[in-house]
Amino acid sequence: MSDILNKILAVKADEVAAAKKYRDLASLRRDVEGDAVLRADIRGFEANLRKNIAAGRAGVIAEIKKASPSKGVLRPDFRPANIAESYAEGGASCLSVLTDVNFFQGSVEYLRQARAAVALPVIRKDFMVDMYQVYEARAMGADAILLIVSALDHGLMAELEACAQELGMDVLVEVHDGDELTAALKLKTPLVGINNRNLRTFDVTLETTLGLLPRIPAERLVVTESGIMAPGDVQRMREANVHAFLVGEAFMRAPHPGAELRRLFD
Ligand SMILES: O=C(O)c1ccccc1NCC(=O)[C@H](O)[C@H](O)COP(=O)(O)O
Repeated sequence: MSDILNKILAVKADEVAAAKKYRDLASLRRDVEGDAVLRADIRGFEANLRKNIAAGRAGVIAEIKKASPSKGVLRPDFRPANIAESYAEGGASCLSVLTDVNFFQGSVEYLRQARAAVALPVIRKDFMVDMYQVYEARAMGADAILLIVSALDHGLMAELEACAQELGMDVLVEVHDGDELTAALKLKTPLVGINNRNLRTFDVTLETTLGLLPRIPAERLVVTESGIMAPGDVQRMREANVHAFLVGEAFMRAPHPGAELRRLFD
């Protein structure tokens, strides 16, 4: 596991411990499970990806992130609701919103603002290490969560998946190598993200997706993540039969993120 991932995970454990002091799991769980409005307000994350792909388009998960550990600040003038609207106009299937504060300058409020601005499903992009965060995700309106295989042992990962699915959320499980893929395929979720970024070195290569692809059963939906920067990258993936994408930096650096989405994917 990379130093940065270790640091992030240590901070996450502290954050969860602090949040539980303010409100314990039982109370959060009661609020989430007892909220009829929240229960009804869930948008199909996987369904939207599949709908666009079935129509012959790419399924684009458009990311809203101000900064990242590898690239620093990507978008100083950061307005999540405006970005979400631009993405919706540009043809995104789903949104990914960073809620991590310390490493990505994200926020729970950014997820709420982005989701309120559009009708698209939203994934909470954070580092999940505890059941508490899954309930938090639903409480803030998230329609899906990310599980990073390199950050979790299998037992906990399966528990987090089950909890998310019981709450009606979809799960995107993220891998970077063959061992992680073996673990990911033991989960129920059909959404398998292949991160082209090595979180140890921050090197990015699309070969990561192309190399793992033959091992993924047809019923799973592969999402290629990170390093999609140009129309040629999209074309290369689509020629390899990869039709779902998670893209952040290329959009965040563009003056009009939705226009950049169209430029890459149309
Ligand atoms: O991007 C980082 O620096 C990073 C560091 C540590 C853990 C995760 C990290 N990135 C998260 C992501 O995977 C990307 O935000 C996502 O795949 C989009 O990638 P990109 O299109 O290259 O911004």
